[in-house]
Amino acid sequence: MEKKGVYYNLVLSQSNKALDIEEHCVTEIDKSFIQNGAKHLNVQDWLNQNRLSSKKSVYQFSEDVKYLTLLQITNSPWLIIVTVIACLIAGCQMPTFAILYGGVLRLFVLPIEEFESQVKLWSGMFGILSLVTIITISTAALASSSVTENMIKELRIQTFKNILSQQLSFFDHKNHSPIKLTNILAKEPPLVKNIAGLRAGSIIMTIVTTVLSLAIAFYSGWMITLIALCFVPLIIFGNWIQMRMNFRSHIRECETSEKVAKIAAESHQNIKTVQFLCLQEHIHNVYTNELKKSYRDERKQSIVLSITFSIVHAAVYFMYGFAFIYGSNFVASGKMTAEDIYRVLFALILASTNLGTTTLFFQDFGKAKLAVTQVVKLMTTGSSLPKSDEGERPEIKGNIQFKDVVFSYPARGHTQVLTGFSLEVTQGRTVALVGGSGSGKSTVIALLERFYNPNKGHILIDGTDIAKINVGYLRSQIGLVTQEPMLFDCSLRDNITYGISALGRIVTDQDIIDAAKAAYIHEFIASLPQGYETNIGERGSKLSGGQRQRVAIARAILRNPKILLLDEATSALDSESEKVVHDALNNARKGRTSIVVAHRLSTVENADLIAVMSQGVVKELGTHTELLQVRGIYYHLIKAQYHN
Ligand SMILES: Nc1ncnc2c1ncn2[C@@H]1O[C@H](COP(=O)(O)OP(=O)(O)OP(=O)(O)O)[C@@H](O)[C@H]1O
Repeated sequence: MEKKGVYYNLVLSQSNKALDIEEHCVTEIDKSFIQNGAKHLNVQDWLNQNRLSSKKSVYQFSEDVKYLTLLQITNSPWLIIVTVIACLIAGCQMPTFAILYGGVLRLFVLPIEEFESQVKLWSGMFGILSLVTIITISTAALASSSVTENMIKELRIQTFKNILSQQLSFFDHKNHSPIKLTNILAKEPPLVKNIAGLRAGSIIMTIVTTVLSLAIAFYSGWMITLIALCFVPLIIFGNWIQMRMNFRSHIRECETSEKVAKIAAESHQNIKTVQFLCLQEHIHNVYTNELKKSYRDERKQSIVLSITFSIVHAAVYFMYGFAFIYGSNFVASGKMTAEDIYRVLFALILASTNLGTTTLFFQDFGKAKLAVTQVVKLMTTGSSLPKSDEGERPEIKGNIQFKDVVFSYPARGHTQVLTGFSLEVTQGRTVALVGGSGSGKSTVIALLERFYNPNKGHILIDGTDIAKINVGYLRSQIGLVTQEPMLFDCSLRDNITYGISALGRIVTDQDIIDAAKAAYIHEFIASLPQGYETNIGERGSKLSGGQRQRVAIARAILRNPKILLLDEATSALDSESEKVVHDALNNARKGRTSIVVAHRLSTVENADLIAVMSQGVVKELGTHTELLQVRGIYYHLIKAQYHN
């Protein structure tokens, strides 16, 4: 300090602010990890709790697949009709073959001249059958695959669109975490192939083949057919067990992949903290245990599956054996001819082989059903957000009024976060919200942006309830800078102009440079070889925390909002960056109504008004000097921070 060098300046610029060791050790994401960890007593508990909380299955959707919804989204009725017709015709080919084959067997006992003359005729019929098969099956395959590809594309597009249109509370739900939604969108739509397209076509073919084969079998010898059919319930039961087990297995598979993806993603994101706290081995164990558990369950299931699978297949041969014994008795007693027996057995062989092949599809049917149910549910979930063209678009000056606002988050409906919050912010002034952690400061900001609606009370802008204002228009009038600015993996220019085109505005290069200058980031950008075209990496990873904030501020300035919301915008920065960002924010605030949420009280000392929040209401209101004189909550907060 005596040297009055760099260290002296840093200390001065911090003006006695608390020096949080964690903040200097870890990055932003790491901090949230530590904060979360701290809330759960320790990181190990936190990891375990994460594990426990996800024990409940999130795949318990009771609704069935809405086939009609699937068909509707494909929007290609002609292709579906062509597929169905082609499959119906293709389904007749095997029974026709059974009839032809029965007829051919009869030829072998004919005199040689008659045999020779008949051979050409019957061979021609086989030729026609193969031609019809080529045409119908290729048509069915072609038409059905375009139906399914279209279905997969539309499922993804419409589900993604519907997810984007959801209110924020939708994303608070445990079933809608980013990892789950990303997983569902990436993995589930292609599984529709197991339920639709050629698979569905095969089922149509099988039904036609089975019905016709049974008709042939009953016509040729109803008694022997009835005996053979005694085995059918066993085959159906075996297939049903297989389907159920595969369905459960898919649920387990989804849950496991989600759990391990979550563990991996969180550890990768917070790798510094993981290494800093020497958690590598623990996380590795948690990860391995999840996989081992799933492996054990799958192994148990595969034993049951292999037994039922073999029994189902063996049942078919039992069926033939019995049919043959009884059949020979009927032939001996003159009730049936050998040709009839052949035809019955052949028809039953065709029907059961066909059923067998189709039941293999049924094994994937369970997976597909679950997957499609989830996607369709996500695609059709209604949103409580008003439509984009609804609501008024009054000219906004920036007078804000919160009137007795009561609010609890939908995900935690029993806890009131705001319990009668009232505050008035007049046009062009800066109001700071301070208070203990969890007092509801960020919630106030979220309500003003209409991410949520209050349960009671009103929020007015220039006297108009924001519930009546068009949401898009309202948000276009608000600039937001948060602790962790949302930056995208694109150029600096694209990040600064992000969302501008949606406002219907065209900005010039000069506008962008002016905004960057006001945010004190232009000089840095100009020094880069690619200037404004420089890519900043995922979430702005190629920039420092302060630079990220200034890009976000430049974006807010460029949008030229009437209201500026700063949620802990500088609390994550080191003292030097904080000073530059602070100056940038002062520029951004000029001529705008601002609401500032801050932990570091020194950053809000100059606010026109400071509202001290506790338990969801404003407990003290005044300027820095006035509040110090009151010697209430604010005074003690300041004292505690300076003491640190
Ligand atoms: N999406 C959410 N779902 C459920 N509860 C939430 C949600 N967001 C915040 N909460 C809860 O609401 C309360 C107020 O949170 P809020 O973020 O508004 O507090 P804060 O004063 O900004 O806290 P801090 O200073 O620590 O950021 C907290 O108890 C928090 O756990």
